[in-house]
Amino acid sequence: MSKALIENIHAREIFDSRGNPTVEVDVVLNDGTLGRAAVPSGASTGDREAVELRDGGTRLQGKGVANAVNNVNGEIASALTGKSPFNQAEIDQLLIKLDGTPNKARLGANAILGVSMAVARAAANSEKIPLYRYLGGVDLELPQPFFNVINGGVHADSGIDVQEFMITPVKRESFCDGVEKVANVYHTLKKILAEQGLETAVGDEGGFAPKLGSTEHAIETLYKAIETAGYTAGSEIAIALDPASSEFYDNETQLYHFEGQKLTSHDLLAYYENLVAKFPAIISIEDGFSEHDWDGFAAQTKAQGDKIQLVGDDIFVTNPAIFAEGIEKGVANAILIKLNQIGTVTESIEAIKMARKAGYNTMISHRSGETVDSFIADFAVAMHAGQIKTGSMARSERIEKYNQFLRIEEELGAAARLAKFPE
Ligand SMILES: O=C(O)[C@@H](CO)OP(=O)(O)O
Ligand SMILES: [Mg+2]
Repeated sequence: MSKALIENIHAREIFDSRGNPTVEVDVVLNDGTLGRAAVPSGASTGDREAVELRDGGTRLQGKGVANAVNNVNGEIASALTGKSPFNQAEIDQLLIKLDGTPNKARLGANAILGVSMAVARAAANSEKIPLYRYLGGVDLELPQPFFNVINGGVHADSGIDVQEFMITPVKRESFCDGVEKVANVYHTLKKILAEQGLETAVGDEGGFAPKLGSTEHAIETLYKAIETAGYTAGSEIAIALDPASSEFYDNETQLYHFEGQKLTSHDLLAYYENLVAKFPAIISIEDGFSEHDWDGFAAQTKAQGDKIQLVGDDIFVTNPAIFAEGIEKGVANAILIKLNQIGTVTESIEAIKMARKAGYNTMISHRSGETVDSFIADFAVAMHAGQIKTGSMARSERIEKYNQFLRIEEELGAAARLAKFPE
């Protein structure tokens, strides 16, 4: 192992795919190696996510990250200079302690995660091995990819309440083969929408944002695209949804404002049950219930948990302590992993390990505000996480992640292992 130590840490403000400021960190080692990482940012965020530090005030509409950048360049750089980059857990522990709050509110999860990821990259680069190998050793696996081809909710002005309509290739000979199949459906969907005079411009995650009116109509259109492209919906191309229902839940009345109706938790469950019965290609629903409706989520898990995957995003916020509670209460059967929800690489790994122990599936996720940093692609392979969602094709910051898997698949050659289709 290289003996290199951290010599310098420097952060700067860069801009994400929505034109909002975000943090980029350079970690330089005393052997001259550079590790660079950029932090993503969500729009439909969970209330209990680690705190993304924003400046407030009038500059950049209060969204500047000068404070987070200064925290990296000042306090964090002083604390980490001279330390070894090769013990990620120790570095992350130091960052957590230095911050001193339970939710990284003082230094900012954006400052802390940028450093955490850049340290891992610097260590991998210093050892002259790919990041996925540095983090994962020999137990590597390419995940099942979920492409978000229709955008709704707060990610687009399509007027559809469900935030994400994803497709995933069930049968695939390689990662590349799977991407090709999805590309066929994607282009066919574009043609179908254009023929109907619908919008083919894309939303925040690179999926189309047509005014299809309802969730059912969006799914019908997806079925049509899958079948017109020459595949069978369900057995060849499956569908996953992220309603991101915290966004349409009224905490006071405890009702879901969905497609012009006010639904109780019970009504919404009946809606999902009908939806899955009508469209059996749906294999996964994320955040079907609000982060403030644990009972609703648990009831769905009881009713649908043995038929489809139920993913907890806002409700768990990649937080091992909150997730432990969720496991105990029988909420969901899978967890979405977003590094910036918790703020360090090590804690994200902890959540994945916890999921594995409890028999929960794991899906690594991008944020709706992204950069071209493809850290999560390497991370998913290293953690053999099983699944990833990172948007769709028509936005470079999304396709960059999928392209990174293609590079990794090529590098691994015969050793490239594909994740089993999630059950
Ligand atoms: O809800 C989600 O799963 C994410 C990513 O798709 O969206 P955001 O980053 O806006 O929270
Ligand atoms: Mg989500």
